[in-house]
Amino acid sequence: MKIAILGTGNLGYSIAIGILSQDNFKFKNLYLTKRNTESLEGWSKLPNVKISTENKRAVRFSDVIIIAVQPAQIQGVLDEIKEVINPKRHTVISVVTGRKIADIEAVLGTEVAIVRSMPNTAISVGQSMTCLSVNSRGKKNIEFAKTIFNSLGQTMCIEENLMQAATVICASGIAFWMRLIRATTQGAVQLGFDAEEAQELSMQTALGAASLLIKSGNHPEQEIDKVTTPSGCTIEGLNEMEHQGLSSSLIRGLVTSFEKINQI
Ligand SMILES: NC(=O)C1=CN([C@@H]2O[C@H](COP(=O)(O)OP(=O)(O)OC[C@H]3O[C@@H](n4cnc5c(N)ncnc54)[C@H](OP(=O)(O)O)[C@@H]3O)[C@@H](O)[C@H]2O)C=CC1
Ligand SMILES: O=C(O)[C@@H]1CCC=N1
Repeated sequence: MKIAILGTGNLGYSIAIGILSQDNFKFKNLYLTKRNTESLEGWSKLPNVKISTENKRAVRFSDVIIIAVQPAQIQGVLDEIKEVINPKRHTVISVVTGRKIADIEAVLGTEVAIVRSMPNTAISVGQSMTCLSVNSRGKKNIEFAKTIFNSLGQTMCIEENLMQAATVICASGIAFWMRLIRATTQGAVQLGFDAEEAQELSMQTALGAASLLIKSGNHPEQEIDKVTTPSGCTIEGLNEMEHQGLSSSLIRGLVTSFEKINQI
C-alpha cells in the first residue's frame, strides 16, 4: 500500500508518526506534502518516506490519499488533484473538519471511493478514537480504511450526519480531557505532591478509570459505587464537584463546541 498525506501539519504529522510506528499493516511508501517542507526535512532520511510540495506527484505515486489540510484549503487541493485521481485505483480519505463527502464528490465525482474520517491526535501513539463514514463507492473500501485506522487505535463506522458530534467528542475531546488531567494535577500539587509526581498520579488514574470501563463493560456509576464508601471522602468530594456544576459544565461545553463546529 502506498499512502500520501496531503497537508502534513499538526494532524497529518500525527497520522504519519502513527503509520510509521505501527506494524499491523505494511506500507510501501509514505508520501508527505506541504507547501513549505522545511519542518519535514528530517523525515526525508527515513526509508520509504518522500517529502514534497507537489500534491499531484504524491497522488500519482500513491493508492490511498489522506487529505489533512485546513477546511479553507481543501477546495484548492481537490481542484489541483482532480485530474490525476483514478477512481479504479485511489481511495480518498479526508480528515478535514466540517467538509462533507458530498463537497468532495462535487469535485472528484461520485465514482471515487471517499472516506470521511475523524481521528484524534492520539493517533500518533496508536490510541486514536477514529470515526469513519463512506460514500456508496467507498463501501467496498471501508475495510481497507478500517485496517489503517484500527492499527492506530479504535474505529467506529457512523452515519455522516453524526460526524460533527463525533468531532467534538473525540477530536476536541483530547483537549477537554487534557484540561481535566491538568486540573486534577493542580489539585494534587495543592495537596502536597510535586508537579511531576502530581501529573503521573493524575494520568495513570485517568488511564485506569478508562481501562476499567473498557475491560468490564460496566457503566461509570457501577465503578463509582465501588469507590464511594458511605459517609466517606469520595462521595463528599464528588457531590461538591457536582454542586459546582462538573457534569453540567462538561455537557454545556460539548454543546457549545457542537454549535460552533456547525458554523465552520
Ligand atoms: N481530528 C483532530 O484531532 C484534529 C483535526 N483537525 C482538522 O485536521 C485538519 C488539519 O488541521 P491541522 O493539522 O491542525 O492544520 P495545520 O494548519 O497544522 O496543517 C495543515 C497543513 O496543510 C498544509 N497545506 C496547506 N495548503 C496545502 C496545499 N495546498 N498542499 C499541501 N499542503 C498544504 C500546511 O502546510 P504549508 O502551509 O507548509 O503548506 C499545513 O502543514 C483541519 O481540517 C482540522 O480542522 C485539526 C486538529 C485536530
Ligand atoms: O478545533 C477545531 O476546530 C478542530 C476540529 C477538531 C479539533 N480541532
